[in-house]
Amino acid sequence: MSTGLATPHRTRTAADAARNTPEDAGYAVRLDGVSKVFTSSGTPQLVLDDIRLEAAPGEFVCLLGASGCGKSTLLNLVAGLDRPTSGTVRVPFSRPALMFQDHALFPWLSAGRNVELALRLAGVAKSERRARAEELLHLVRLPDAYGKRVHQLSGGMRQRVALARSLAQGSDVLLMDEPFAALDAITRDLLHEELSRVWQERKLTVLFVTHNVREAVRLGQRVVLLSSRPGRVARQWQVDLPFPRRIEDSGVAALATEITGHLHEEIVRHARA
Ligand SMILES: Nc1ncnc2c1ncn2[C@@H]1O[C@H](COP(=O)(O)OP(=O)(O)OP(=O)(O)O)[C@@H](O)[C@H]1O
Repeated sequence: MSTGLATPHRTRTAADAARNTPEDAGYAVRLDGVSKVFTSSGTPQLVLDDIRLEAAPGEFVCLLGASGCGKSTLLNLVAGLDRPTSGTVRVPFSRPALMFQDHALFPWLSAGRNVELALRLAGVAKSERRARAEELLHLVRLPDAYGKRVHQLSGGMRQRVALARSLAQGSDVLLMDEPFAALDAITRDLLHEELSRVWQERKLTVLFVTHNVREAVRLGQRVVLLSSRPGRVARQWQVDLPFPRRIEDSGVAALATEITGHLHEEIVRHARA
C-alpha cells in the first residue's frame, strides 16, 4: 500500500545551489526534455516524450489527458519516485508532498496520529507534533477529528486528513493525482474550496492531475493538456478567471467546453494509436 509518504530524490544542480529561494530560481518545478520509456515483455514503450514544463513558485497547474497518456508517470518523476529515461527534472527547493485518490491513511491510527507520523518523518520535534497536527486539522476544517479513526470519517473527511498529512510534510510543492475523483459532486465542490484556500494561504505550488475538465478550470491558473502515445504537451491554457471561482461559473463552463473539445480529439487519437 502506498503511504503517500515516499522519500523522493530530486536533481539539484550547481546553478540551483547558487540560488537561495524559489523566487530566485524562477521555478518551483521544471522538466527539461523529459522522456520516459517503459519496457514490458521486452517491448519498449515511449510514454513521455520531450516534456518541457515549468511551474512557477506558488502556481497551480492542472494536467489533463487521455487515460494512459502518462500523467501519473509525470507526477512520479517530479516526486522522484522514478527517474526519466532522458532529460532532467528539477525541484530545487522543496521535496514534493504527494496526495492520491486513495487517501492511504493508516486505519489503525487516529486522524491526528496519521498527521503526526508525517510530521515525525519531516523531522518535527515530538513536543511540537500534537499542536502542529491539530493546527493542520483546523486548517482543513476538521478541528474535532484528532482522535477519530479512519473508519469513523466520511470519504471527504478522509481526503481532508490526507491533505493535512500532505501539508505536514512541510513542502512548498504539492503533487495531487486525482485526489477527489472518488468523491460525490457536493463533497468535491467543498474540497475544491478548501484546497483553493489552503493553496493561497500556504503559497503552495500545485501540480494537479485530473480527468475532470471543469475541476481543472475551477482550480488551476494554468491547464496543460498532454497528448498520448507518446505523452507530449499538446496545449496549454492560462486561466485568467478571478478567484474565488465556482464550478458553475459561466467563465469556468465556457473554458471547460473549449478544453473538452481538445481533450476529446486527444482521446480519439489515443484510441486510434
Ligand atoms: N511501471 C510501469 N511499467 C510499465 N509500464 C508502465 C508503468 N507505469 C506506467 N506504465 C504505462 O505507461 C502508460 C502511462 O501510464 P500512466 O499511469 O502514467 O497514465 P495516466 O495518464 O496517469 O493514466 P490514467 O489517467 O488512466 O490514470 C500506460 O500505458 C501504462 O501502462
